[in-house]
Amino acid sequence: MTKQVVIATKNKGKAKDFEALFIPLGYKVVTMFEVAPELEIEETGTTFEENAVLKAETLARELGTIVIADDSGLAVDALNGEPGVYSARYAGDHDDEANMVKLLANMEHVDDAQRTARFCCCIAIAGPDFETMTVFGTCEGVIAHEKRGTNGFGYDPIFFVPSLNRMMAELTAEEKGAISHRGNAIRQLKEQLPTFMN
Ligand SMILES: O=c1nc[nH]c2c1ncn2[C@H]1C[C@H](O)[C@@H](COP(=O)(O)OP(=O)(O)OP(=O)(O)O)O1
Ligand SMILES: [Mg+2]
Repeated sequence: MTKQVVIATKNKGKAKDFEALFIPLGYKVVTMFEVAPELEIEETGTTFEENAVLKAETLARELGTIVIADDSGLAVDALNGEPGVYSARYAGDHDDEANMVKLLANMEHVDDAQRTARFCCCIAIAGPDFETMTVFGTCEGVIAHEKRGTNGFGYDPIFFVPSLNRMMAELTAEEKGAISHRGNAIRQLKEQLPTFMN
């Protein structure tokens, strides 16, 4: 039987990132589209950790199984860490395109040297017979002046990765996983839960 990991997400781009990280470990990735399409989890927390725990525990309780959740976002230094936890809702209602337009507009007069930012990702794992645990990953970059690249999701087209000299949206899912906030969090989870992710 193939091992599977249930992720409490309704973001298809995020699910693809997780597939690039979990399929090589022999796991099938299952999302809320398959297991709880009707369930809406309101993200009422004020930190990535609170929201990741909320999403993981809500779906784990609903299903009675082990569930992983990811709450993530982009923290821009020149904007005092915004949009942060509110990244998905920055320009209103969960519209990647509108979010990028708003961010670029707010950064219009910011010099190149001040355009530093990082993607942050908290991953929570919850289940019926253990205490919920969390791990945290980041990825440093620079906010570009315009969009470039068509891979990935969210803010990837405007996030420049200096170490690779490319935009995040110009990386394959595998290349992204090797350096991303999500990849870094998953690698920590793997270290701490070798029995879960062998
Ligand atoms: O690797 C990434 N590359 C680009 N953008 C990213 C990334 N990781 C997070 N982001 C942005 C997208 C969204 O604006 C917010 C996540 O919000 P977040 O609530 O965690 O996810 P979501 O609402 O899209 O899906 P769900 O809550 O169902 O998992 O940060
Ligand atoms: Mg969300």
